[in-house]
Amino acid sequence: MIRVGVVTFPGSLDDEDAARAVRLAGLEAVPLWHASDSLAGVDAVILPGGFSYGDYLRCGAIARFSPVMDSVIDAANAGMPVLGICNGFQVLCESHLLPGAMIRNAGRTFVCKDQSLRVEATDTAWTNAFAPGAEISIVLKNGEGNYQAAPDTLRMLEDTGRIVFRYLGNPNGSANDIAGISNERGNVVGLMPHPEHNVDPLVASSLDGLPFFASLAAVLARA
Ligand SMILES: NC(=O)CC[C@H](N)C(=O)O
Repeated sequence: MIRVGVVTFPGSLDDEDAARAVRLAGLEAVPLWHASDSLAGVDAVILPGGFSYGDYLRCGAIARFSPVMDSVIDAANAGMPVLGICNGFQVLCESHLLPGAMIRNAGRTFVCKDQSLRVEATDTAWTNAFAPGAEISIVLKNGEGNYQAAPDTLRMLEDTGRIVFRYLGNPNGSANDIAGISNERGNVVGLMPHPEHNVDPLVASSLDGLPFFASLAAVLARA
């Protein structure tokens, strides 16, 4: 059985939802505690949403120094699929696994809504089950979701096809409408919206989160 580690930091909120989405895709969810220095032999890792360390300093800035992150960084650099959702995306940027940084939303309010996105890249471990250019709607809920990077970094992301999701109707001021990006190899993806909240018809207005986890299952089944 394919095993997907879901990290819990102090202040994580959506680790249980991420684990549930993993199970719905027919994969095994393995809890990984932030203070552990082992990845327990998992095949992929999810850094979930939430408020790690109370969002002190900057969102994700302290979680990046949790012992488990040393192992996550090594595994990601060796090609393991890693998905950072919202606070997890912030941790990936703070870890320098992904470039750029998140600042406070334009308007300086916490935004919580269903958000339309366009899937711009389907050659990643987490988006291969989408049709190129697919328009999807998933939950967005954060205070620091305004993605910014230096002009040459933005140009590099554009030129190399590493912008994975773009907002349709920019909710927070993100540069180039960026909602999610990948690393060069496409195994590491971070996005601000929450696919793990869009997997169950009982509570979600769309099931557009399911292909993220189906994409991972497909990639690992081929490996
Ligand atoms: N939902 C989340 O993961 C929120 C991330 C972070 N705490 C923020 O408000 O930006």
